[in-house]
Amino acid sequence: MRFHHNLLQATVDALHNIFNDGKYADQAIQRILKRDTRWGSRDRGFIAETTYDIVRYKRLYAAIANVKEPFKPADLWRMTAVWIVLKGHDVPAWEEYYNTPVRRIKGKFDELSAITKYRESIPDWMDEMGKEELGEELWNKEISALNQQADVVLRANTLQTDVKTLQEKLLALEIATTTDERFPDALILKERANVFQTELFQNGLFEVQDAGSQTIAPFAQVEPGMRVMDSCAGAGGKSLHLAALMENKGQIISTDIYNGKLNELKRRARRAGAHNIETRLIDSTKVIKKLDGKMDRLVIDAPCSGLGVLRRNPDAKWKLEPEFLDNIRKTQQEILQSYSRVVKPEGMMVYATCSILPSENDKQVETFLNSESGADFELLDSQSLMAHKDGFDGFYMALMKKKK
Ligand SMILES: C[S@@+](CC[C@H](N)C(=O)[O-])C[C@H]1O[C@@H](n2cnc3c(N)ncnc32)[C@H](O)[C@@H]1O
Repeated sequence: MRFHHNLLQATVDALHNIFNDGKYADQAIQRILKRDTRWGSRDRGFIAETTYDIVRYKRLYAAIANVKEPFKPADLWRMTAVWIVLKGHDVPAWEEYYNTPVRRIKGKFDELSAITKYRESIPDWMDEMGKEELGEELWNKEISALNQQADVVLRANTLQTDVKTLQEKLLALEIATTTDERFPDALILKERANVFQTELFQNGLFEVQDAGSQTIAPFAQVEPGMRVMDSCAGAGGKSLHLAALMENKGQIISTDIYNGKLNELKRRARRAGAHNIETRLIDSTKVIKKLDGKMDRLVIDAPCSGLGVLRRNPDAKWKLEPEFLDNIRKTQQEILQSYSRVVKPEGMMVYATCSILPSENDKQVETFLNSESGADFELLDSQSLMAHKDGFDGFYMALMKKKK
């Protein structure tokens, strides 16, 4: 493979922004990609993928390169040299790579690969917690799968099209996709492509949404005409899917504690042609009280560690902290306790997270069902999706029914 100095320079600069300035990887990469308009899709792909790879394996590469944070530019160049050697390429004869110890890099890799926290590049606390929660074997399998690059998955917006028609329209644009019978509205890209630039996207024919995430709305068993609340709606991934499943009939009340996210939801709903969604900002407990016992369905897509979606946000490994996890578990239980009251008798509620940790998932549901507010509910079903087993992001969902 022939390397281009300016592309590796861009990678080093992006890594500097992410590791040293604490910027989010996707934002840092987007910014760097604007640097040179002459870069084609392959150049841009190289910068993005190389940066993501080194973010994923930061701990391993830093240990092999024998460098420590905060990384100096020379340290980051050494990490890119490690990446080049481990990918099996020849190191270019550039000043930055002068005297790269190729054999030592390979030897160090063999030595450190035997240790999970180095091989999978995770903080000590995360490795310990993962082993404790899932057991060593399952954790090792899952964290390794979560370090792989994620597929790009689309959800056909059935308010505008169907999977087959969309697949043909994408193919006409030379974007080849496959289907997966487990996820009826999903199309999986065979090769990465910037689908956001297509007219099909701009006209609302699809959303980009992982297949795992696409199982949550159908899990709520919604029907056209129902009253549904999407309590942690964010920018509306699940609300839009619910609207499609409800064929735009009935009412979806989408709430969040951030107005900015709800504004983005409204924008996306317009593009998708979803007309039965109304947004409400949760700025006091009154908003929930007013809906007491009125909802046929409640979807709680709870805030969580995001460990199930590490493939998409590899830098979260370094941004997450144990204290954040303790707090988020409290928030999850509070959300279950406070929002469950909106479900009407014989109505149903889905509690979902993009986490693979039992302490955020079934344990939360168990605590809720054993509490006073949970006594009226029974657990009907639950499902855990895992990257190593299902091939997509990690998700958990539980379906509970309110008694008469
Ligand atoms: C997992 S994200 C939701 C993603 C969104 N449902 C989607 O599909 O795009 C969790 C959301 O919960 C929101 N949130 C956190 N605490 C909340 C609360 N007490 N009530 C409502 N929403 C809350 C966060 O702002 C965040 O947008």
